[in-house]
Order: sequence, then structure tokens, then C-alpha cells
Amino acid sequence: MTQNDPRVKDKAQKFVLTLSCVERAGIVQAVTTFLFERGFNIDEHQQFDDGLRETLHLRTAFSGSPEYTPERLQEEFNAIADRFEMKFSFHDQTKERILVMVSKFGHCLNDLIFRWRGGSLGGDIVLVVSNHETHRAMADAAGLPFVYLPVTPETKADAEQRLLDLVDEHNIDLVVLARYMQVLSDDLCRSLEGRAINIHHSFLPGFKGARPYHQAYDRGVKLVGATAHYVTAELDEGPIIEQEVIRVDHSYGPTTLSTVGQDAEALALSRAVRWHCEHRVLLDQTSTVVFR
Ligand SMILES: Nc1nc2c(c(=O)[nH]1)N[C@@H](CN(C=O)c1ccc(C(=O)N[C@@H](CCC(=O)O)C(=O)O)cc1)CN2
Repeated sequence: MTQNDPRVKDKAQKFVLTLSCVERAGIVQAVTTFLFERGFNIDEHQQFDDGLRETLHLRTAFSGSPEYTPERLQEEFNAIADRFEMKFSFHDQTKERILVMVSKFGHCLNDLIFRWRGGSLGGDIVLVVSNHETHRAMADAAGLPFVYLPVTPETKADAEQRLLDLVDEHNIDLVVLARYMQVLSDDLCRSLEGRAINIHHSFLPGFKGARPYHQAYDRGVKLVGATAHYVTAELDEGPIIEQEVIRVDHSYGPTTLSTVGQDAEALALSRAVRWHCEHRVLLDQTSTVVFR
């Protein structure tokens, strides 16, 4: 049975390497030599040489030798990483564990659950948390635990600590704000940095805040959209992962804009979650590099 025999390929352990560093000669050669010397096959490779920021971003998916783990690869790659001052990570096929937060609008939660059950989300939904009871039935129907966490100015700090406890208890890798309409505190945002994605129901940077469709209606826009971004303390300012738009016209009132916008929200969010779970999103200062 040769290396290229599909049965070998299926049994081969799959990994992803992502890295960012100052652009200079020899980086790709160092990476490919490291993988070749260990008998790995490169299945997918993408890189972006950001000339403006003089930074190279790279994502390599590779497979082979099942005796390796991300930790062992990290250990053996350290010398190269130090030489090039790289920020890097190795990932295996372990699926990201996802906690979804929702308030009253359930279309994004519904879409995420549908894609998860169909195996196309790229991660595993483990838990649903909400500040309303509205979508308990949807979670129950999907066999998902549902935690009701009401938030008032008086209970916000305790509610946020409870959320962090749930993240630890369930070994959560990613928190998804699927139309969760409470502003997270600075401390919570710091605790969830790089592992919380929000869907904002406008084409940012336009119409920030809680009522973007009313703002869009008042402005008379001809396109409405949605933006999936990492959550930061600055409301609706986090690094953007994906955006989607839909054409509208003068006949759409705020309610109709909200209704048609739901499709854009669900699409942008599910793509952003899948790309994050497939380690296709690299943070680059205040923006992202997405190897789709
Ligand atoms: N720290 C952050 N928290 C949250 C973000 C974020 O970017 N950073 N995104 C929001 C979602 N969102 C827009 O996408 C949003 C949610 C809520 C509000 C808001 O003003 N909420 C009011 C209460 C509204 C209500 O109870 O219905 C408030 O919290 O006082 C603005 C934007 C999720 N959190």
C-alpha cells in the first residue's frame, strides 16, 4: 500500500499549520522542508504576502504520520519559529466545541443548528445560552442543553461569570453571538478574545448599535447587509471575518428590511463560524486574513 493509496490517505492524520511573521526569504522553504522531513503530504496551501504591513500569513493543511500531535509538532517547530519570529499554531482534526448565545431572534441559531446537524458547520454545537426562554424548544428539539441566563444591570456581572463557568465546564473553544442583544463587558471580552464571534445586522461600519434596520430605513439605503466579526470591548468594532448584502428598495419598511436581512445574517455568520473552525481566519492587527 503506497503513500498515495487512498486507504492510507483516509487513515492519515490531518493537521493545519497557520502562521504570521515579518516577510523574508526562506519561510515557505523552512515550512515545506519541516513537513517533508517528517513524511507529511501537503494537501492545501495558501499564503498572503501583505506588502503594506510587510507580513506573511500562511495556512498549510497537511496529512501523514499518525504518531504526531499538535503539541509534538509545536515542540519540533519552535526552532524555526524562533528564527523567523513567527506567531504560529498547529491544529489537528479535533472539532471546535461551540456555545451559541441568542436573544429573541432565532434565525441564526436555527441556521447554525441545521448546518451542524448536516455536518457542514465545521464545529460541534455543545450548548445554547439565552437571556430569554424564547428558543428553549428549538434547542430541546436539536438535543442541545439550554441555559436561561437573564441579564439586568443588577445581574449582569453574575450572569457573565456564569457564562465563563459554562465555557470552562463544557471545554468551549468558540462562543457565537447569534443575535445576542446584550453588550459584553470589557473583562468578558478580554476573557473571550479571539474566540467569540458576533453577527451584526448591518453592513459595517454603517449602522452600528441595536437598531440598524431602522437606521437603514431612515437613510433610504438600497442594500442591507450583515457582518460577522470577532467580539471586542468596542461595540461592533471587532475584526471582520465575513459580510453579506441583499438588494432592497424604497418599498421596504424597517420590518421588511429586518426580515430580508435575516438571510444575510445567517449566511455571513455560518460562513464565519466554519472558516474559524477550519483555522482559515488569521488575525492581522484590527483586521483578518481569511483563507477561504
Ligand atoms: N462588547 C461587545 N458586546 C457585544 C457586541 C460587541 O461587538 N461587543 N455585539 C453585540 C451585538 N450587537 C450588535 O451586533 C448589539 C447588541 C446589543 C446592543 C445594545 O445596545 N443592547 C442594549 C440592550 C438591548 C436589549 O436589551 O434588547 C444594551 O445592552 O444596553 C447593541 C449592539 C453583542 N454584544
